[in-house]
Amino acid sequence: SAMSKEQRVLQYVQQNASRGDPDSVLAAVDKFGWETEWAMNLGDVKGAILDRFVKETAPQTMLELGTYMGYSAIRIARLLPETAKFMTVEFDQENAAVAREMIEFAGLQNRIIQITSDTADVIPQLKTKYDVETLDMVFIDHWKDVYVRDIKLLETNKLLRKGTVVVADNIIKPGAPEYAEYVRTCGKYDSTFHESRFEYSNDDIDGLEKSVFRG
Ligand SMILES: O=C(NCCO)c1cc(-c2ccc(F)cc2)cc(O)c1O
Ligand SMILES: [Mg+2]
Repeated sequence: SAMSKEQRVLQYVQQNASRGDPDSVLAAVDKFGWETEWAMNLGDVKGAILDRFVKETAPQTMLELGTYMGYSAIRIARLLPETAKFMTVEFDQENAAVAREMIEFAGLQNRIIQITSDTADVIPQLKTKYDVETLDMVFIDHWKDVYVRDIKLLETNKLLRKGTVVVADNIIKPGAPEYAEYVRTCGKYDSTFHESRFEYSNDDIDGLEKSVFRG
């Protein structure tokens, strides 16, 4: 059957980027997103903001909720030391399969633990099954209506500690209003909004919320 959009992006990467070169993979995905087909990757503009947060935090233990094609997992992993533990979780099996190939093409499969499952099932297993004590950083970019459920799961499973940095995509578009309200008013986070541009758009506004757990 015909290729999915995600498979078309992967093929473009395999034919236009350099194997083992994460920056060339990111550049190819972004070129495709700007010039050929929009896709819901974090993208280059918001990606540069996340890069800064990752460099500032230098996490040894990192979790991403929502792998999609693996673009932000590659963005993050390329900035982590070999010693870091980085898990990314994706529910959709077809997208997870594309991500696995994208991550492998980038040469980062040894730096990323890819989990294909429901985040609600994975989060309670992180301490026991994935040997996590607490998380230094979290990037949330999956279904917008489960952001609040999952940050509360991180809290109740004692996975956050004083200073854990939680970054969330799509605060404006498509929007995560309940999440923004929660992190800004619950009293457990120092939260700041970083306005940016929606992926592969010159006009639409979007932004990242950065929330530091108070412990
Ligand atoms: O659902 C999303 N992610 C979880 C699945 O991988 C997601 C959606 C959109 C988006 C889509 C359709 C539209 F019209 C506007 C926004 C954008 C994003 O950055 C996203 O992360
Ligand atoms: Mg997103």
